[in-house]
Amino acid sequence: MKSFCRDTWVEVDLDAIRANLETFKRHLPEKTGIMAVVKADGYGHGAVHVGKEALASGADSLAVALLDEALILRRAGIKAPILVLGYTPVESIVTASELEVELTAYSVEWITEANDILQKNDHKPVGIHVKTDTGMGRLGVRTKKDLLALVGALEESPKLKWTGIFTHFACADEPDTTHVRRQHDLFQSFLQALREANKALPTVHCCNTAAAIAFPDWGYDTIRLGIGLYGLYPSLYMKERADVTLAPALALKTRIAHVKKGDEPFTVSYGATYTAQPDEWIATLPIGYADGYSRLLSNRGEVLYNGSRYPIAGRVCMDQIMVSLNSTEADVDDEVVLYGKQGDEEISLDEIADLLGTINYEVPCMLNYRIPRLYLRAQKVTDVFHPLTMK
Ligand SMILES: Cc1ncc(COP(=O)(O)O)cc1O
Repeated sequence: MKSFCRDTWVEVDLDAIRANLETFKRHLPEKTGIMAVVKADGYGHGAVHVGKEALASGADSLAVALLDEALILRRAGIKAPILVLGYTPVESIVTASELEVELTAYSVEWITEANDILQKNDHKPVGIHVKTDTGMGRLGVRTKKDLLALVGALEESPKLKWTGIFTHFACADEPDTTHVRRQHDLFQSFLQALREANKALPTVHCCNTAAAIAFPDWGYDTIRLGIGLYGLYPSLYMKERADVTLAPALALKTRIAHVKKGDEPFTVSYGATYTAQPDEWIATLPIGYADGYSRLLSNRGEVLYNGSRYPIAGRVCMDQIMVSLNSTEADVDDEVVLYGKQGDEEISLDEIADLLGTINYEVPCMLNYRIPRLYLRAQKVTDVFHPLTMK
């Protein structure tokens, strides 16, 4: 029995995930490891399946945004190191200890309170990656003085282990390298200040996908590979540089629920913004904005049917869309591709992002719990995970 009752699904090609990771392994210095970034449920691809595939393909560790995301990975049996990249309320330090998950810190007060909490009931120590803000303006210490004070506080905290130091680049995906080079120079000066203070450096990392592509020799001990793992480029500039060839891993597909045409013109969808002409076939597809298929694609997006492009007709509804097949007859249950390839045609996440006025990162992250994920190897479905009905 199929594990989902609506014929709309995401396909994640695990062979592509593996290939993309191996591409970056070849692109980077041999000493540089890979931390697979699987936050936001693996950028919408499924953190558990992508995380396991990345680790099996050579990644050394995983990174998430929230401690709750690390919990899901541990519950799935993943034992590899996991780093929480974002802010974690100090009250959650015990959970991090129990899950053996590393956290990010940049405040002496947080360090002191976290250590006190762990000492109170003799919890296991927690690994801490120190975050330096070299120009992202988000999280992290911003001066050498604060950095040395933070490392000093860690050294005085028996329940906290200094296991990493990192920074995050704001403009690594842009052709003008002024900002990213300034950030890297500052990061290097932070590392030098620590060396001069006789501090043994733990795991050092600074590269996201874009920096790993453009500056592989900045790989240090590991890189934090996000968007590139999923076969997407951080920007058009990065794609055009063509330093690495990536394979998109995600497709979004559905099956026709209804087809009709009329002898007279008729309007389609809310607001009656589209009028079908006599003998124009209109197909109804079971996906809508409540699935994360944006209403901004109303009367603008296209889908693939039989290897050709067809326009969305009318407004995207909460649960359904209509497309014009013009004079092409179709049958209920015929497959339609919303994101991905069909024949020689492709509707890429980049194309959808452009239509929505956003970046490709956001498009797969929008696909939510209502859409089952089918995992493929050698083009065959090997596993299904349906967030709506499975835990
Ligand atoms: C701190 C941090 N580090 C790394 C990433 C991954 O970036 P890409 O998806 O661009 O590789 C995200 C992030 O927030």
